[in-house]
Amino acid sequence: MGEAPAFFVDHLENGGHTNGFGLKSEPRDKDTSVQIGDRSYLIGGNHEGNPLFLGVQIHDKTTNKWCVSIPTVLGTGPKPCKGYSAIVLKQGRILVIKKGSASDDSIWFLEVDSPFVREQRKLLGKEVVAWSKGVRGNAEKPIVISGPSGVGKGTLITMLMKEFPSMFGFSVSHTTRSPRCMEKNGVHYHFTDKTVMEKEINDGKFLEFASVHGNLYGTSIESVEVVTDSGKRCILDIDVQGARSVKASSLDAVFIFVCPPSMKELEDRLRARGTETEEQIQKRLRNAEAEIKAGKSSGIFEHILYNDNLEECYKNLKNLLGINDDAPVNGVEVEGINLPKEHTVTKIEDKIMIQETGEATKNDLIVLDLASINGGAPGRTRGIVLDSVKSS
Ligand SMILES: Nc1nc2c(ncn2[C@@H]2O[C@H](COP(=O)(O)OP(=O)(O)O)[C@@H](O)[C@H]2O)c(=O)[nH]1
Ligand SMILES: Nc1ncnc2c1ncn2[C@@H]1O[C@H](COP(=O)(O)OP(=O)(O)O)[C@@H](O)[C@H]1O
Repeated sequence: MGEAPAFFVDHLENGGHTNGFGLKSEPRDKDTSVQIGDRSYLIGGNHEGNPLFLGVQIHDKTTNKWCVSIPTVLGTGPKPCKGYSAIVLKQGRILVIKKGSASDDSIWFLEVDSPFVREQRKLLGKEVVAWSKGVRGNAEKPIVISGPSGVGKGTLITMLMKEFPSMFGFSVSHTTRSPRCMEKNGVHYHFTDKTVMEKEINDGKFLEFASVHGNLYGTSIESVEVVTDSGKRCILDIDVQGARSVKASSLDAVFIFVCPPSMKELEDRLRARGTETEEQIQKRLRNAEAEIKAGKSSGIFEHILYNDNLEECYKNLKNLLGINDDAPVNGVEVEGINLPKEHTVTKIEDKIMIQETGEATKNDLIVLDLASINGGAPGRTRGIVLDSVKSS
């Protein structure tokens, strides 16, 4: 796919425009706007009056009007700062650099027409943009684990998180089912009300959701972001319908399906767990057959694990995740680079050159390499390489 032309617009054309949502003044110096096709995206101010969220507004050149409503903003965006640079990338993405910020908070991506945004726009029936934060280093793909109730998904995930606490983090789902006696709100699930959850789904806060065994379950975008922001690899324990939705989204994940050795063993495990009523056990067993069939044949899962002997299965899980005794288990250490407040930005193929300007310039060139980035909203844009090149 061809790359959109990259250029900056310091002030929008057609000054003196009005809009229906209270942009009271002209774009200020610290705001920036970027044009893609017939649309300009003004990045600046704050979102719906909230001083903690950077605002985005859309101006349509063909009608010379601002889009009537503020776009629904998905993902957690950057906090407003002293100024921004922006540049158009491939696939309806805008790279936004916060001026004068530390590297762990300076590189952001605003998706305005990416596959994820298009899908959400269709789903929600409204204008959508989505933020994702640029994360440096070779962060690895999230892991989606599915399988019938009682097969041992939770047990395997607990083992992994216990052995590698700094490497893996669990995406805490929302559910409308009641908590079991040992389950803690916010740790095992966010236990929630059906009407509240349905409203949040409607507001675009969920990466995926599904009705499972008669209850609503879903992964909020925030639950994935919380884990990735902590520098950990995110694990999602979700059903096959949810895995299908994630597969169709822009979240680039590893998909694992866990099978029981037999239906009889599955039933024994469910009973032995002692967390469900007889009626619930029957429902879960009925659903298990269809789930196993879908898990094996849907083409969603690139790995099928049989959980017969637990230790054996755990070892196989670690192997397919590339964890063996010799591999380092911690994330990549990345030292900080501050992005200069006054700078120019140039794009050459996959490289973004950030050159400090102004009197106090040290003439260091910062190079942002986009060649190995992956992921994107929802979640994080990962694998960014940032280097400081001393000028001779
Ligand atoms: N789609 C989707 N499924 C989920 C989510 N969270 C949990 N599930 C699935 O819902 C099913 C029931 O989960 P749960 O009530 O905890 O029962 P358990 O699997 O027997 O421990 C399991 O298949 C989970 O993988 C979610 O956020 N989204
Ligand atoms: N390989 C295994 N052999 C025997 N019991 C197991 C095995 N794996 C898990 N279990 C037990 O089966 C029950 C269900 O496991 P759990 O992790 O809760 O399943 P899930 O999260 O898939 O619903 C638990 O009591 C767990 O201790």
